Parts: sequence; structure tokens; C-alpha cells
Amino acid sequence: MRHLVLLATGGTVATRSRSGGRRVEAGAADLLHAAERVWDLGDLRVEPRDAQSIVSFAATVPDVLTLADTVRQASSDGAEGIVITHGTDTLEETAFLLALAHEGQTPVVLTGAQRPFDDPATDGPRNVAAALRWAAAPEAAGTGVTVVFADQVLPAVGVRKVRSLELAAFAAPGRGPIGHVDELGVRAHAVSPMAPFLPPGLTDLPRVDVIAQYLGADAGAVEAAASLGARGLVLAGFGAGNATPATTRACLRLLADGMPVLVTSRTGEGPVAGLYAEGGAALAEAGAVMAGDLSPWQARLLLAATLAVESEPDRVRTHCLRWLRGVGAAAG
Ligand SMILES: NC(=O)C[C@H](N)C(=O)O
Repeated sequence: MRHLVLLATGGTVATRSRSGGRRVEAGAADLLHAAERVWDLGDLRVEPRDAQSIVSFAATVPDVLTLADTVRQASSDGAEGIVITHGTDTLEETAFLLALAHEGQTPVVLTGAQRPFDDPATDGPRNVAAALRWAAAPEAAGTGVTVVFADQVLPAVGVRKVRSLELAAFAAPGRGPIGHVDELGVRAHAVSPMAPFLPPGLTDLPRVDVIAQYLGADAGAVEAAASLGARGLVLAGFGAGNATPATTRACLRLLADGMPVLVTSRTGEGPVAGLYAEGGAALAEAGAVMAGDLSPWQARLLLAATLAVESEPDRVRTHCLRWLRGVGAAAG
């Protein structure tokens, strides 16, 4: 009988509707009971554990680093699969950070819900049942951190919340789904990439700010980030990775001073490249890292995690590039 751990952290999947708005009230045991009513999980031994009890828009990097340690503990306690229930708002960031920390073959699977626990048509129990099924499947071994939602299995790297209220809330554009779990059972299509490097015991990560690009954006956000002590910047750039002339100039100044800059796209799908003079090409030429198809939010965590293990600018750059190539996000 497979031994799984179900770690509850909160999120809509665990909320009930109250007068002031939704509140996290259901724990891991409640979520497990509800999942057992969807599919017979009798061939699994699932141990419910309450890790946190928050909505995910209130979660912090230290919360996720603590969760990474909880996952390590569950794994060393002998869990053969770990399912984490989580709010959907920042699930893509938690999944990514856990992937940077996760080693070994034990599958770690995140799931959640778009509708509350007490909604008569809630999607939570089916998502949790599917996540447990996937975590127990031999196909999941070695796939690292994945997200199971609305019958799809998605890789941690590249996963994004793409719909605010619809049940199929997540996608991994250009990368997934890597499997499905439904009435037919578990079907795996490919294996998620994994390149962990985050050491245990970290309690926080260095500050990295995301700089949004929009029509006529000036240098203010870049300058503010630097003066607030950011150790690195991520540009949520236009198109294939461009920024306004003012933003580009401000970034070039910081790059010259040794501040690492990662470039992403605000479009939602596809890689970035240094194509335009005085835009992405100028940034790339000055040493900015084109962060492949990563979202600004996942690129921010890649840079922050890198800064936790490297400080010299060239080494930070090389480390990010190697990692991006390793997961197929950047051109080799
Ligand atoms: N569907 C959800 O879980 C959204 C919720 N606000 C959360 O992230 O906790």
C-alpha cells in the first residue's frame, strides 16, 4: 500500500463562505474525506498533515521555504508521494521554489480549487483525489514538482494561473500538460525537468523586484527598486523582451554596476531574445539574462534563489543561464 502525505496550507480549497468573505477553515483531514468521496482511494495510505492555514495571496517567501523543509521532512519520514493543497493565486511561485529545492524521486504535487470547500459544486475534492492518484502512480516518480488541476498534470517550471475564476485555472504554455488524471486513470505524456539547487535551512531570499513595462514607462520603478535595496531586477518586458528607452538606459547603468537583470515577457507565452537595438539587444549585450519562457514571477524566484547561493555578478549570470538551459527554457 503506497504511503502518501497530504499537506494542507489553506487556499480556496479549504475555505468556507462567511459574511466578511471566504475564510480558511477546512484542514487536511477534511480535504481527504471529501476526496475519498470522489474516487475510491482505498489502496492508498494517506496521512493528513496541517502545515499552514492561509490564503495564498498572503504567503511569503519565508513561508514557502518553511514548506520546503516540511516537504523534506515528510520525504525523510518515508512518504512515497506528497500532495500539497494550496491557494491558486501564488501556487505557481510556490511550485517553482519547491522545484528549486526538491531532490530525489518522491513526487511532490500541488493542487487547490477555484471554488470553496462549502460550494455545492466545488472542484476541490476531485482535484485533491486526482493529485493523490498522480502522486501514487509509478509514472509520477522522478517528475519532481508538478501541479494537478482540472484533470491536467502540469510541470512546476512554466506553470501559470491563466484564468481567474474558471475551473481550468492553470496552464503551462508551450510545456504542458505532461499528463492527465481522470475517470480513465493516470496517463503520463512526458517527464517534468528538475534542476534543484536551493540548499535546506534558508529562511528568506535576497530582494529581487519585478519591473513592469507599459506604454511610456519611465526609469522610476528601476531607480526605486535600486534605492530600496533590490539585489537584482526582473523586467516584465514587452513582446520578446524589450523595455522602453528610459527603462533600458536605467538597467544598463545598474548592469554596469554589477546588478543582475533577468528579462522576461509580459505576453504570457514564448521565449524572450535580444533582438532590438536599444531594447532587448542592448540589454543582452550589457549582460542581462534572457530568461527563456519563464514568467516574471518565476524568473524573480530563480534570480533570488541564485543570489542566495552566488554573489559575484558573472557567476550569478552563468548560474541562471545554466539552469535555464538545463530546463530547456533558454537556447543552448
Ligand atoms: N482559488 C484560490 O485558491 C484563490 C485564493 N485567493 C488563494 O490563493 O488562496
